[in-house]
Amino acid sequence: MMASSTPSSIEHTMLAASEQLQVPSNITKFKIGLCQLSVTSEKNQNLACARNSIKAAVECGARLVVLPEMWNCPYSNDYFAKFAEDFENEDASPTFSMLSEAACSHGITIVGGSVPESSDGQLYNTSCVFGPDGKLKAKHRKIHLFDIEIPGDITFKESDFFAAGDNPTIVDTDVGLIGIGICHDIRFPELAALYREKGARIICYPGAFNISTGELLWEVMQRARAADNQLFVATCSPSRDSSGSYAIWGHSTLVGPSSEIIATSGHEETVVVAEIDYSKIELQRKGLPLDKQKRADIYLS
Ligand SMILES: O=C(O)CCC(=O)C(=O)O
Repeated sequence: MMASSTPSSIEHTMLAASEQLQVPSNITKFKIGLCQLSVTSEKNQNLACARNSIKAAVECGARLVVLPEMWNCPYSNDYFAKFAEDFENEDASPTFSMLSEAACSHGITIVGGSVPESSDGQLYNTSCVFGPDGKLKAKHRKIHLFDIEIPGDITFKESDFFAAGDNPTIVDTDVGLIGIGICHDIRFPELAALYREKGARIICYPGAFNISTGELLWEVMQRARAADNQLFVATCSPSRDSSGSYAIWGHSTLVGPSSEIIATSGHEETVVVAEIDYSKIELQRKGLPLDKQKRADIYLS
């Protein structure tokens, strides 16, 4: 475990183009916990493991905890439908109940990674965000599905199992405004730029990059999104299961607004706890005012 910490609450907000919410002025520094979880084919075991890991992060001072993409379910088509839950029916959703209870009993914000969601006959790859009162604040359905075919390397077609979400998600939490993306969403700079424009100071990307694209790109993508937008990027992955059909890259990471890696991990099960200090954003944006230097008149024509 890496160990190296302060929160208002508003409802989940899909901001209109002209709106920008303000980060509560009392928040300057707090700790984030990234729970890199081992995922099995036993849902109850995955829930228990996640619950323990959240507790461990809180014991290290985390006030915001992030879980991985697909943490209650193996990343395989054989499991998605079987493990899917309908969040509208909260009482019948053990994943929803556990996350809500954990957020409430610890008084923290949880970006609940992602799990398969069933809704209206469709499956979605969905991330739920809970506030310290245990209430659901936001639900992000993965927008960019991971369809890839590189001969001799990797073939995967997420759109065979999931429908894509249609909405960006920015949520006002007790630790400030957070933009949410899931894994492949990180490859699209436009989404991150939208979140920055709306006032996000952190973008959380639960992810499950694989060993084919992960080694070259996982860190690069995180650092690029942080550098482009001068904000914090937090990623959280499952740990690697070498026996599984999808070899996961791991390396859950916190990147700061100058693109510096603040904390990271290998591919094993762990909890990364590190400090987010919002004053670093102001410093970086003041010294290098990209928003003033940019020439939207040129690129958008
Ligand atoms: O974009 C990539 O290379 C990996 C994305 C991925 O693994 C996912 O979206 O699940």
